[in-house]
Amino acid sequence: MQNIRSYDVPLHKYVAMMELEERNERLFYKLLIDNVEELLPVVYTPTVGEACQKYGSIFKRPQGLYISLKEKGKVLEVLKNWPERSIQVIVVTDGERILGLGDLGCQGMGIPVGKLALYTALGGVRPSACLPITIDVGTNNQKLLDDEFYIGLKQKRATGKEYYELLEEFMSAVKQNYGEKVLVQFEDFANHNAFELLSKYRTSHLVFNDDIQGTASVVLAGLVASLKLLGGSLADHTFLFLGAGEAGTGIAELIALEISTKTNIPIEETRKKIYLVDSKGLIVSSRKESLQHFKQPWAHECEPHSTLLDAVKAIKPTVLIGTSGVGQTFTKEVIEAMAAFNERPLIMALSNPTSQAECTAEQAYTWTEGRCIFSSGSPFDPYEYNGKLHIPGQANNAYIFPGLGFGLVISGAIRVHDEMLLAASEALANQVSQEHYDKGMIYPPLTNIRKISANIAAHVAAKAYDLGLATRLPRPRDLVKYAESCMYTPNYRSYR
Ligand SMILES: O=C([O-])CC(=O)C(=O)O
Ligand SMILES: [Mg+2]
Repeated sequence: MQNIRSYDVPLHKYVAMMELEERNERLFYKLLIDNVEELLPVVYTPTVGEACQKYGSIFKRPQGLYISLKEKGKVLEVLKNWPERSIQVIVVTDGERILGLGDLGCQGMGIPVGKLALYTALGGVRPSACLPITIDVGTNNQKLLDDEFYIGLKQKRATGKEYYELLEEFMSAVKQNYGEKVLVQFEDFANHNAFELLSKYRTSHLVFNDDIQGTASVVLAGLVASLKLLGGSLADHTFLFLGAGEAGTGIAELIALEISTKTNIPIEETRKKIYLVDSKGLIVSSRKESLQHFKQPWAHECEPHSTLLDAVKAIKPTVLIGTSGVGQTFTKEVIEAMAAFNERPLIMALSNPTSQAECTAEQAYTWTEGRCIFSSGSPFDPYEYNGKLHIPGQANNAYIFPGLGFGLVISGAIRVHDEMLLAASEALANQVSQEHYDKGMIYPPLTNIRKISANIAAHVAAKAYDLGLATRLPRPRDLVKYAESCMYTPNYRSYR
């Protein structure tokens, strides 16, 4: 830690951590687990974003498997080249939408590597059972195409049939090589492919999209927890989103599902108090014809508004959620409007990394005179306003996906079901104690994350057994204890 701390520049800390992972994997995990709050922003959001942007110049050796268009017809052979045989979790990207940074092509590899490091450190999956994969179909990022150090195929992205054939070959090869119980986590695909791949493979493979489903589960947990501070139930709230992509529509749908499950009101009805604004303004029924299919459920019968501010004033939401990928879009006027008709507005500025956050913690607290409950996707420091210290929540994906994935692994689940996402949310929300609420927190501290993950894993595994989707039989009696006992711990072995 002394070495890591001696670097001032976050990217240097990142490089030092990656070198440590290579040199002494156990020590890397020991360090990460023991200093999780300090090191998460180094190996993961936001620093991992910068690492991906500069991946070509910090590249030393491949940390994961690259599958390129050139390997079409040979994907199974390529998979067999990976030295580890028993893989439990794959995180795969095609690099087209890395965090809120756009198309980084092959340099997106930093994301699967980072996410899998958390699968191990926070979730307890053995490092050797984790496989980071980047599918290289080219990039539309001209800067990278012109960069002599770009590590990927120097061509525009393949799309349509060519793209889907490669993905189909990949998904079949994965099942053939590792069986039905390997978890494939899709990460940072662009909208159109993300929704398509998830709906195509969710009935035949164990797949999970962290940007759609993981983010949704984390945000839902924060919303459920915030009810302790705000009173009432989720059904009493009105939600407005800026951003109607994977995260926005994913969260919106999970909120609607949770309300529907709790109240028995059909989901078509529960969607009606959830509004989304995209780059063209409020999503309304008059736009239905031109909307992409994943936005259509949100086209309500109401007046169109072209700006977020107008939509806020007209809808008077109690909860404002930013998933636009565009920084500084929650302006002073927008936040002040939220504060004008809510005693305690709930503001979530979720876009990553920090530069893309819709507003900062300081702005949210200042513009609401310290009355808001704030959380963000990337970490912000506590902020003192009028003598009171406010601790921003981090709606960090890392709260859910490692535990959820571990729950799937230990139960031998063969499919991911929405009820597992709801179970994971509930398990996370239940980890927020009175002591945390007193400080305005709606997420538990990350220091206890391994306990939290074991709890989430147990609840997800329980759902898998209840739904008949678990194959590891018999069902362990105490799933929390069982989850804890299965977790990888980075201790040195004693040799005689
Ligand atoms: O990395 C995170 O924490 C959230 C995420 O998946 C993204 O922004 O794409
Ligand atoms: Mg992501």
